[in-house]
Amino acid sequence: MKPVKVGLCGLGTVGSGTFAVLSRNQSAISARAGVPIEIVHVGARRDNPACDLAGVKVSRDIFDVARDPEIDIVVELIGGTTTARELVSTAIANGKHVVTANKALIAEFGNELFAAAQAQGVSIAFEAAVAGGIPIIKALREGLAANQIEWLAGIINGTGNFILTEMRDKGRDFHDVLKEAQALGYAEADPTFDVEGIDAAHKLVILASLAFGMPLQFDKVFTEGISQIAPEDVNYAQELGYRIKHLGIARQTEAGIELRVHPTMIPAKRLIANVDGVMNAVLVKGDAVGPTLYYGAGAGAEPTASAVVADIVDVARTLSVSTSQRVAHLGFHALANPNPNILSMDEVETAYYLRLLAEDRPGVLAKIANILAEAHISVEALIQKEPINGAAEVPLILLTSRGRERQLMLAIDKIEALSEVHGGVTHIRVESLG
Ligand SMILES: NC(=O)C1=CN([C@@H]2O[C@H](COP(=O)(O)OP(=O)(O)OC[C@H]3O[C@@H](n4cnc5c(N)ncnc54)[C@H](O)[C@@H]3O)[C@@H](O)[C@H]2O)C=CC1
Ligand SMILES: N[C@@H](CC=O)C(=O)O
Ligand code: NA
Repeated sequence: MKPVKVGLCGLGTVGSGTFAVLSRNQSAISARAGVPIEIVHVGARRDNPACDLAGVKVSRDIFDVARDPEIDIVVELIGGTTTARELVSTAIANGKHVVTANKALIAEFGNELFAAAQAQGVSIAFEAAVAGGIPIIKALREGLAANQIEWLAGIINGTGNFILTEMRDKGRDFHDVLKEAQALGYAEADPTFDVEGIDAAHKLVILASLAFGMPLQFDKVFTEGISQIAPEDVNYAQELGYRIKHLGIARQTEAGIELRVHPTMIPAKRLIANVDGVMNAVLVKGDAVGPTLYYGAGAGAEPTASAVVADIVDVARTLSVSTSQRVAHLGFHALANPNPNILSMDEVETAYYLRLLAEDRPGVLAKIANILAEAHISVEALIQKEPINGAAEVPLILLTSRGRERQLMLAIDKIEALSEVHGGVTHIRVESLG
């Protein structure tokens, strides 16, 4: 049987992992695909000693791979959005199917690339782009096809979850743990993408488009990272029976669609609150199936390669199938929601954890509660700590009811303006995920 010929561009963490997995498990993988799968051409700036390229054509110019008439599938694992966009466009123009792990590329340029692929009758597969080895794209696009997806919430950045876990469990320094995540191959080329939530926003946009049948809209995601999380908030969250996780949340509401990435306090008893280290998890609520949870390694060479190779198998199986018979890129052959109303963060409703320093005098708490009540937000739980080092003020920790973000921000301004309140008010959004 004529083998399916793969051209692999990029021999870094994921590229070398893909080469290793395909070589090691070649016969089982080909048996699953129903056709032999061979890497016949590699595009890489330099050789990688971990990959034995004997018998494989090697080009220093990756565009040679995209134009190679022998190749059926181009696998883009170089990262970034400039050269990668050109490479994928060139591959499509040359009639190649594409497999990529590049969430930045899909989130920012997916709409145009999918249209180009559709016009050429080829597919772009991107399972590795979200939550590494977890088959979440397949689950949303195929496994949950019967459902209206109501919401999804995920820990979708392995580096960030690894950092938060090491800091909480071992009291390690943020920058030390980030260095370790880089050494382990988890982090993006620019690790601020991991730490400031950009990578999670890329992934959330992809998940939301698959869930709600809408075009990719990266510029509409509200994004906050993990760099501002204070160790005392991690401890107070624990005291209150919660954990702080960096979540991507997409929710369909009557008012519109929420798309937000930020640190979130969630009840410690939830399974997702106990997802630690580089592991990712995505909780998806469908109207028919109810809540479902997907768990696995979110980053790293072989877990990510697992998803890349699964895509190669999927594409290899459907090489001769027409576009209309393949699973659509975003799961819908005609988008269910072509012009969605994406809510601004001001319009989002959630509960809050607030921490502030206030003078320990009668009436102060009442003033704070009144300001919140004017914003239609009530205090559900309160902890008053002992003064720190004999200071005149005490830390106050409040858990509030759900309220509109805009109202909460106005209330925080008023609380900060009280003479009895010293410094700023820290706020963390709280979700029950029930
Ligand atoms: N590392 C991980 O755990 C995961 C990474 N990804 C994505 O996979 C992609 C690759 O990531 P990594 O393997 O971690 O990056 P990496 O930096 O380890 O590998 C990228 C490789 O591409 C090569 N490259 C870049 N531009 C090139 C060019 N113009 N010509 C030839 N070679 C070029 C680099 O020299 C490097 O060897 C990125 O899009 C990343 O976001 C996705 C999921 C997990
Ligand atoms: N840098 C990313 C890699 C996988 O997508 C992460 O840490 O999750
Ligand atoms: Na995945």
